[in-house]
Amino acid sequence: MATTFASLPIIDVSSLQDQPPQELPELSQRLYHVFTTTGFAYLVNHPLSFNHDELFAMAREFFSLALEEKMQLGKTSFRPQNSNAYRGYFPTQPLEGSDNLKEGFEIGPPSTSRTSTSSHQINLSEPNVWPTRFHSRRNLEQLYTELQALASKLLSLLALSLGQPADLFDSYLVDSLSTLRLLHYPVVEPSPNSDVDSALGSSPDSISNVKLSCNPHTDSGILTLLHQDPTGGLEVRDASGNWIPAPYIPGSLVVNIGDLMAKVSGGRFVATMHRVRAPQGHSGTAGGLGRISVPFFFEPGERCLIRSVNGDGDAVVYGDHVRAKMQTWVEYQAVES
Ligand SMILES: O=C(O)CCC(=O)C(=O)O
Ligand SMILES: [Fe+2]
Repeated sequence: MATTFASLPIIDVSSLQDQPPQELPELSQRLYHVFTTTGFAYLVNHPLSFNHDELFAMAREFFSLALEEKMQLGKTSFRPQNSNAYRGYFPTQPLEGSDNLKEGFEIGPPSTSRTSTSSHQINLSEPNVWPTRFHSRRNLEQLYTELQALASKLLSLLALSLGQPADLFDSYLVDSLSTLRLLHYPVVEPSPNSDVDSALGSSPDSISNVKLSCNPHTDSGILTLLHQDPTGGLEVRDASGNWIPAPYIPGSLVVNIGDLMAKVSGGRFVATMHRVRAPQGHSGTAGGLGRISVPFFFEPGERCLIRSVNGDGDAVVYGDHVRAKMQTWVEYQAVES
């Protein structure tokens, strides 16, 4: 059950390096406790081979490209002559909603050998697009592969924690459509009515006037693994509606449950609402350029059937679920389905 909390729990996952999930009942129970209460946690001592400096350098290499070069990779909703609709670049959209000021670049599985047989307009299995000269490509592909492996270990632990076999969610890995997203939130000028300068979390949204760069939302899929730079701004909503800061912790990854996994768990896991405050001009690794974050959304394959472990509720085909959700995402609203 969702609870109130003052900070996010920190989970040491060093045992994942050398032990199979079946031999980690304590870690499995710890994850169960966290995902049934806060729905959000920090993971430390994780097995990824890239440190934060290396990782944010990859994102900075992308965002420091000229806008024209980034727009070459624009999703078709922003650059109609392009065929990529699901992968690629989306620019900041200042007029679309000032609480969503961010640009992003998304990649799917590194392998581009699969082609879709879908008749839908948006091909969820479309290949990645890349800048012409881009040193970080191989590293980002490697990061994707490592995050996918980490997410699949976490899923085994979650299956065990729900009293199920460790391989219960293996079908999610078949043609998985996970997305690695580079995000840049540019610095926003404080407006006279907003409390952009406040570093603290705040009380329920109805009485706050906070300048945001990412609106309150829950993630729609299974599991998110997020790298954030030291700029700060991520806040997580507890059961009383208070916004709790989730500041940068060196070396950590933030993990949270998405709507589908909450459903799969029969409502036991919590998909917790979160938001990002607009960055100010004077902090962050980007030298005052704003916030950089790198979420990885673990997602099943397009045809994967998702159902509750309790056997109740309707089963959902993942591709149908994601297409329905897309209509509410700011970076897809210009796309017709
Ligand atoms: O930038 C962040 O820290 C959060 C991003 C996020 O919540 C998302 O992209 O779903
Ligand atoms: Fe999110």
